[in-house]
Amino acid sequence: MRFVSTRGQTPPLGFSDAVATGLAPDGGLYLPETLPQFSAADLARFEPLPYAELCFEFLKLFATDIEPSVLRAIIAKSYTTFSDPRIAPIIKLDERTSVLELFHGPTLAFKDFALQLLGNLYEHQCATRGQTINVLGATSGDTGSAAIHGLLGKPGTAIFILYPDGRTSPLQERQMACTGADNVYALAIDGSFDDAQAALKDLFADQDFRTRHRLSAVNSINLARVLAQCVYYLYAYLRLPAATRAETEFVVPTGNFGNVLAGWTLQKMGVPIHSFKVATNQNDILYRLFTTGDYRVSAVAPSLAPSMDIQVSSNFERFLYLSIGRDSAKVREVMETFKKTGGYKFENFDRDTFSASRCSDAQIPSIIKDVYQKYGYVVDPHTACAFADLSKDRPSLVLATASPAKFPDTIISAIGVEPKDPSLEALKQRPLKKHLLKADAGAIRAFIDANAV
Ligand SMILES: Cc1ncc(COP(=O)(O)O)c(C=O)c1O
Ligand SMILES: N[C@@H](CCOP(=O)(O)O)C(=O)O
Repeated sequence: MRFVSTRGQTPPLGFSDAVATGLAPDGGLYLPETLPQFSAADLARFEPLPYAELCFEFLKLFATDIEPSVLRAIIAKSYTTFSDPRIAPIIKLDERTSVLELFHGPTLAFKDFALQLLGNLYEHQCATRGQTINVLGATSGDTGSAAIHGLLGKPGTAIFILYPDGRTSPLQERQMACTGADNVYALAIDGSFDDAQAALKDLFADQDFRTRHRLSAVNSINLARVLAQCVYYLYAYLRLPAATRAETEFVVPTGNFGNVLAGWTLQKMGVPIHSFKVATNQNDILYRLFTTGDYRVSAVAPSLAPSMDIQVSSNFERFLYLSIGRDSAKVREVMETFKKTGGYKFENFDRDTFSASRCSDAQIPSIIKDVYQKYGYVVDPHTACAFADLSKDRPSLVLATASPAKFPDTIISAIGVEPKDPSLEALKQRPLKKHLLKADAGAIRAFIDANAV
């Protein structure tokens, strides 16, 4: 299988090279040259498989340059770190509402699904190519800690994570800055997640810099992130009751659009998921896009769901490319106009099977309280956003993207109960090691030049 850039100005790559490259040299994002199609018979064959086996059956269609027995071992190892043997359990709240819990990995957020795997793929790459790598990521809270925990203790790697200083939850920051590991650099920048992501893209656009340091990406610009995330949609779809499976809407707390893009891509491979709801917090650019066709950036407003405090959603570009028939020239035009003017108005915008909802900051605590009172179930502030406007016409499967234990202050203020997790309690005693930097590619480049392996 080969992977092409959404901007169409760079040669296709095989899986391992596309994963190692992250952002395509022309500034685009990699996608499979063709999407495999699953038949009803394929789905029936997949249905009984445990998570890691299902993941292998799916990824072997894409990672065709990794020997199958090696790939199977990498995948098996990646999901042994999850605390629930079901990996992604579905919890039924009532006849119309269920929750897909995606927070049983080591850092208690859905990012672990792809980043445990990516860490092991990078380890394999270092071993087979005999090279060190430097990994660079930008985070609004969860990607950073999951990426760090995917690479902890992996020889030949260093990891640099940019995050907006003071805008993650204190425990999210501790997960990044209290590991004590020598190869981990938590870089607190004076700006928003969008500023961090823009600086990161500038650094990946500097071909000399990225080649010099063998720079790899852990954000959902990396194609391995999206492919690995497709698997829990497939797993969940196959575990929904047969009677409601075809009718169920997947409701996805959304920021950088990587999570819901993975589900939608799987649907394009023939898995008949009915529809998706893009659930934003008060940073509602995607809500506005899917309700009006106007994709227009405004200032990021810090919220109680900080990991979704994003305006410029990387993976929108992948959606655009696939939904307009892989027209790279049009993608380039839209992305250039958006970069220059901060907006793009689509005439006849094709929403496909998406709908959207948004959730104000004032609603978040009251939703957490309502869900708790109605079902005795505690949702984190991001998952709460997904409950803002569930469909009245069909069953909903809400993706629970993080554990409430990562956001104790908001949960205590909503329901007076402190959610705890032993891994987070242990972090409270550890010293914090972070580096304060300007949200500027030059300053970050100098830091990486001085500390890269
Ligand atoms: C807990 C949580 N929920 C939702 C999101 C939004 O996911 P995505 O950026 O893939 O849209 C994030 C950040 O990515 C997150 O950390
Ligand atoms: N919400 C994310 C932001 C980065 O998104 P990614 O999916 O592109 O890594 C975070 O928690 O960091």
